[in-house]
Amino acid sequence: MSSPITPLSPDAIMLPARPEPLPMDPKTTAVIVIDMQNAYASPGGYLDLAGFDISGAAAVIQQIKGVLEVARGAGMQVIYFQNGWDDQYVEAGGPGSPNWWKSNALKTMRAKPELHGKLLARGQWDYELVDELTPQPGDIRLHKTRYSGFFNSQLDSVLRARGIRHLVFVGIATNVCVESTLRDGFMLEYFGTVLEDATHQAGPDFVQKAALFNIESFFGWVSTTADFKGAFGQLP
Ligand SMILES: NC(=O)N/C=C\C(=O)O
Repeated sequence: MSSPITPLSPDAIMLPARPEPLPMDPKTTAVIVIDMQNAYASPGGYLDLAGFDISGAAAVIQQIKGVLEVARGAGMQVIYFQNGWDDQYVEAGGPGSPNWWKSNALKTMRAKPELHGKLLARGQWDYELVDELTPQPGDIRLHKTRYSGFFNSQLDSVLRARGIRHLVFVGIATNVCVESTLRDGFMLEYFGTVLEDATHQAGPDFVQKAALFNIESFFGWVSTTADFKGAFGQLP
């Protein structure tokens, strides 16, 4: 095990994590809920229609519900992201954008023109957050048009204005938007932690393991919902 991390705050609480426990002050911590939209977590949403296995998403929704209750009770800021574009897909970019070529949502709609206008478009069911994870008063909702929540979004200013240094990640997909946002956060000096059982991958099981390995080894920390609730669930 490497050296213990020096707490940033005298009020820090130790969160059990890999590769080492991480001291975290709830006042300077935000839970970042990545893209818990019908697109990524509901049967008939984009990932499902594009052929990805979303059978684990229902369990992740329940885990996130529990995490958010504890986070709000501990005084942490909750920030929800929604991923997608305007209803004309201008923000998705045209053939001059790599996004146009790589986005599986755009590819699926090109293959099935009857879906055009439905996937990841603001105003559509696919774009909405799942009913079980409706934001509560005090939560912040942000939008993004690419995989990283830091790119072309208000996230960095929202966090800096609140003195937030720690980001706890939950949501879908571990290997795409969770990892992209955590990596960019690392470059911007945020401490990023993933709760592994409150995330789900897009792709085979090995990509979940690979993403968690990368995060634990290079970019941040990996913990669990049970350890998060154990650390922050008892606070007044
Ligand atoms: N939310 C995500 O991780 N998204 C992954 C793929 C996509 O949006 O096409």
